[in-house]
Amino acid sequence: MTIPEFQNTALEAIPGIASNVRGAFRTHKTKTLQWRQTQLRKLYWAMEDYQPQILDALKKDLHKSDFEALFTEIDWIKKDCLFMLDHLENFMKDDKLGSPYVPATHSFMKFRVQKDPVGTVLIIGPYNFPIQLTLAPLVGAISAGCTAVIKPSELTPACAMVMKELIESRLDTSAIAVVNGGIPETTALLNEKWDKIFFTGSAAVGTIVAKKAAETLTPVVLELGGKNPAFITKNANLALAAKRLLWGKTMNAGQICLSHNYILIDKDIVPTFITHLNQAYKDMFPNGAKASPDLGRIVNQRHFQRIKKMLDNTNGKIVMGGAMDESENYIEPTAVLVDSVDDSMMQEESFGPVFSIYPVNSLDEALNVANLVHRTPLSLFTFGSKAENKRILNEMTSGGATINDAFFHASLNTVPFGGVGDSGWGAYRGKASFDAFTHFRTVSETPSWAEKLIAIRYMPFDLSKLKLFNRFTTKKPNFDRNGKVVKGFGYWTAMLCGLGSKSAKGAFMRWLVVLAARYLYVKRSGS
Ligand SMILES: NC(=O)c1ccc[n+]([C@@H]2O[C@H](COP(=O)([O-])OP(=O)(O)OC[C@H]3O[C@@H](n4cnc5c(N)ncnc54)[C@H](O)[C@@H]3O)[C@@H](O)[C@H]2O)c1
Ligand SMILES: CC1=C(/C=C/C(C)=C/C=C/C(C)=C/C=C/C=C(C)/C=C/C=C(C)/C=C/C=C(\C)C=O)C(C)(C)CCC1
Repeated sequence: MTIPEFQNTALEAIPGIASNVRGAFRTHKTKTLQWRQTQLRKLYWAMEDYQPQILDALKKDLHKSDFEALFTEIDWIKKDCLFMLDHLENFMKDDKLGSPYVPATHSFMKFRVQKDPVGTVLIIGPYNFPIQLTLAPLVGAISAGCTAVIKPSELTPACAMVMKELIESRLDTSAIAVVNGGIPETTALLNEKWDKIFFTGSAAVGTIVAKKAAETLTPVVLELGGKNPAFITKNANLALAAKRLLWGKTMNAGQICLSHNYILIDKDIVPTFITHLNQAYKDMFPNGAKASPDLGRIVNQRHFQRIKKMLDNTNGKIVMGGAMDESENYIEPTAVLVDSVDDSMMQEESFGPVFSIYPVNSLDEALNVANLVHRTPLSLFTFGSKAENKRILNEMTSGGATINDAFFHASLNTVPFGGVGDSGWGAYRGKASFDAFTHFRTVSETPSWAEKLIAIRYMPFDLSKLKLFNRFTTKKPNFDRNGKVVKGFGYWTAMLCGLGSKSAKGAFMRWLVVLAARYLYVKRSGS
């Protein structure tokens, strides 16, 4: 059960690999339900059978504990396969279109939306959840009937090699291929023509991918990062907020696109919060974080140095943690109390177990700071009263949000996940994974017998016929030029007939009550 040494795919082989999967799409075999189901079933069992190698690879690459490896990577993909297998037939069905989208005049044209695979796709993965974030998009691509090339991150070489072996030994390699390598190999892949590119990684590389894709008008899904804020007000349960936010920075050693970069907290409660934070740390790591078998390590020296630099450059005060050991890329979960938005701990994406605490005078100030630091982060977290949480969600945009916890909104493989603005384009997971690789093709079919009925469209035109057509098909507005609803004859007639109810169901119920009352009255008067 040895994991092979990492090996780049030969650059000169890449055009051939891309061409093969493109050719496989043109055979149309991947469009059948049976092909998709078989691949998903095979992937499920490959995840099961390769579990020891994957656990080993995740340990080698990221020092990931078996608990996290199973919870967020292996079992995640197995659940993805099972979810898709349960719902695929349903997802693939045409949506038949009727009222209110298709008026009666078009009803015999059988309007429907057909779910077509977009074609041949390129999936580029990141290093932090190397298995989940590379194979989950693949589950979406297979489900949609696409052929695909995946390019795992070279920063997690053991995982990349296990994925290559797993896919090549178990899946249909004419339609699904793995290319391993770094920048040259990814650049060679980007030089090929794809029908869609699904990229997970940094905004900097996302920009390179989007620019390259734009040259050939190739659509892209971008799953990027963000400087994610957490808001804590005086109405929060501080002990719980501390514990949950610490969890968000310890899973995968904080190397999570979704985890908080900084905490905006009412200045009066800062000392109590810091006490709770340190207590939560002690409870989680009774023998210190370094000794914990559960805490991962930073992926490599470069990222270790990047996070260290954030701490070296801060003018803030470390109020929890602060230790590090370069020899094993260990960084202790660390909180830094800062007093400036320009501080390195506020300005850079942490993507590690470190975060800042920024005291504010009010929620107004917190919202101003958050919008200044990053207007469209991937996620945000709120710990406050119901009204405060609602206000934050209303006044701050983000890809997703969790109320009263760290990134729990992204803890399910079945609900849509994605960024907004510069934290990402598009979403996936659950049905959204199928949709991400599907083209929704509207199809209609004009029956020959209807020719006379629809002849109005042909030249020479006849305006009087258009008027007649509009009389049947065009609704009159129920609003005036100032945007106000006009309560005309139709409105009052409907209200009268509906006994004051605005809906047909309400009107029916009201008439039922009136008729029942009338019936009882008549019955009583008669007896
Ligand atoms: N939104 C999400 O789902 C999500 C998930 C994980 C990570 N991220 C983000 O990803 C970043 C960390 O991950 P990473 O370091 O693996 O990202 P990265 O952008 O460095 O690398 C991602 C992929 O792009 C390739 N790549 C790197 N440089 C390239 C170049 N110049 N040209 C072409 N391809 C290139 C890599 O080989 C890798 O496969 C963080 O910013 C994090 O927020 C986002
Ligand atoms: C309620 C019943 C039970 C108990 C249920 C329990 C204990 C449920 C607990 C659920 C928890 C704690 C789930 C936590 C999940 C968190 C996850 C999976 C986080 C995932 C994060 C990910 C994948 C991050 C991704 C990062 C990305 C994309 C970017 O980098 C029972 C079962 C006891 C009995 C019935 C009732």
